[in-house]
Amino acid sequence: MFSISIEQLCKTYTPKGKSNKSTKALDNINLQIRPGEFFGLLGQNGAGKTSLISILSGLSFPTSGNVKIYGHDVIRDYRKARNLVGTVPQELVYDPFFTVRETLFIQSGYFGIKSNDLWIEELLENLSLSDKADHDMRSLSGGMKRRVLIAQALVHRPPLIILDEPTAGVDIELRHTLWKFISRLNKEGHTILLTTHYIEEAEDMCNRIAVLKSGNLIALDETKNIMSRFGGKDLEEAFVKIIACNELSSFNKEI
Ligand SMILES: Nc1ncnc2c1ncn2[C@@H]1O[C@H](COP(=O)(O)OP(=O)(O)OP(=O)(O)O)[C@@H](O)[C@H]1O
Repeated sequence: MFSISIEQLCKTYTPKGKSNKSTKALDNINLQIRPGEFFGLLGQNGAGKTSLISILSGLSFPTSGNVKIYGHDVIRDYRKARNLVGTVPQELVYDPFFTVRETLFIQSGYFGIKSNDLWIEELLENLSLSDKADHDMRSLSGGMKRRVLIAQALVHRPPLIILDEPTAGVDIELRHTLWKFISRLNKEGHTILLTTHYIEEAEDMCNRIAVLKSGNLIALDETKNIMSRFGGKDLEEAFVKIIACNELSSFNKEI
C-alpha cells in the first residue's frame, strides 16, 4: 500500500465574480509515494505545491481525481485519512493566549489522545522548546513559533509528515534541529513529504523528487537520477534546467 496515491488529480479555483478567470492549479497529477520515502515536491511560486498539500491534508477538496492516504480516500474516508497525516503549514497560525504546552495538549485532544505527556515532553526536548514550554505563544519569536507548529503536527505520531517550506526564514540552528529530528522520524519509518525553495535541502534529504510547473508534474525520479539526467553540479542546476525546458510533453512521456 502507498502512503500517498494520487490519480488524475485536478484542482481549479473558480472565483465568485463572473469577470475573473478560473485558475487551474493542478492538472491531471498522477503520483504514488511509498511508505518510508523522504520525498521532495519542488516548483516555483504558484506551481501548485500548496494546493496539492492542502488536498492531502484535508483542507481543500479536489476538483476531480482520487487521492488516498494509506488506502483511505481523503473525501470518503476523511477521518481516517486525516489521522494519518501531520502537516506543518507555511503560515504561522497559532492562538496567542495559550502556552506552548497547552497548545500541544489541546492539539492532542483534537485527535482524541488523552494522555500524551511523555510524547509532548519528547517533542519539546527534540525541538529545543523545553525552556519555553510554559510561555505564552505570543511571547515567542517567529522561529520558536515555527518549532511549535512542527511539534503540533507531530502530536498524534502521524505516519505521514508533510512539511510545507518548514525552514522559510528560520535560522541555521533550527534547520539543524529540525533536520536531525525529521531524519530520525524518517529512519523510524515515517514518510516525509517536503516542499522547499531551498533546493540544497531537498538534495540532502530527499530520496525522490517531483517538480511541478504551472500545475503539471514535469519531472519525477530519484534525486540522483534527476541530477545525472539533467546534468549540472547539483540539484539546483538540474532544477533550473527542468524549469527552463518548455517541452512538458517530452518530460511527461518519461514519467
Ligand atoms: N484559494 C485560492 N483561490 C484562488 N487561486 C488560488 C488559491 N490558492 C492558490 N491559488 C492559485 O493556484 C495556483 C497555485 O498556487 P499554490 O499556492 O498551490 O502554489 P505554490 O506552488 O504553493 O506556490 P508558493 O511556492 O508561492 O507557495 C496559483 O496560481 C495561485 O494563485
